Amino acid sequence: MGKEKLANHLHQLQNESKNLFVPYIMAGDGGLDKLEQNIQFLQNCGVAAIEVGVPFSDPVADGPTIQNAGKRSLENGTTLTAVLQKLELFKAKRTVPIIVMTYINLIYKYGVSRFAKSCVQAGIDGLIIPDLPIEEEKLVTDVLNQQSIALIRLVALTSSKDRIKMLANRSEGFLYAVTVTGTTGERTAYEKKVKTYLYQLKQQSPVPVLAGFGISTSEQAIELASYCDGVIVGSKIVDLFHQGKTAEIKQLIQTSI
Ligand SMILES: O=P(O)(O)OC[C@@H](O)[C@@H](O)c1c[nH]c2ccccc12
Repeated sequence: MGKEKLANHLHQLQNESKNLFVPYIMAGDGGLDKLEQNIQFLQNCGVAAIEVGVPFSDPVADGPTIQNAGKRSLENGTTLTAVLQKLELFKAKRTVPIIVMTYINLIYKYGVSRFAKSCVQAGIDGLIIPDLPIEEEKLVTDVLNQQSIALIRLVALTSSKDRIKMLANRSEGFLYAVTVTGTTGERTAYEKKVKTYLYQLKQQSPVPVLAGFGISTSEQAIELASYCDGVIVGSKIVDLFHQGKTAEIKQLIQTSI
């Protein structure tokens, strides 16, 4: 199977002619015991994969909603070790791929090869490391290449043509197309160039292209997914879970796919 597992899973879902929907949740927000329950709930809503965030003290890419969720989670005592152990405990019950989002500092402190092994044990399919630039990624790729974990690359609206080409060709699992300039969080409008940007990425990428950042309604999700393969929704989902509004989460997902 190897690293192709995640991309293959997503391609297969697309054969059933669906927009791919990937929610982001913050591990440990509301207590780490909620993680299994929330993942199971999202699975039942028909998501393509789930992005699980590990809280970090200096989350440079995160906007206020996710920063606050991270703070709550850290106050609950959540650590990378605890998240990995928890994910391992219920891996047999999962039906959708898990992607872990964590900053490089935490991986480095944990130990890169130890981390890769723990990810395999925990049944993690992919990783997003937002502060690891392509120039530095050898730090983890030498080790990850020996494991069946996909390293998802992010492209930005401001990335040069050459950089986009390189990232699209290297990305594993899917290509994360950041659709705003700035941090995570809900937005009401998109820059005009987003459409052509997504369309061009789609032409270049051998793996599915998912748009993320600023998406909070099914209208936005459907519109953006029409230029690529699907969307990632973070802040809105984090907010709704925090407020206990799970019926709204279900509705958002089911009207977006
Ligand atoms: O919250 P938003 O605007 O819906 O964006 C998704 C995002 O939250 C999630 O993918 C994410 C959370 N933290 C990140 C850091 C970098 C890249 C991506 C992320």
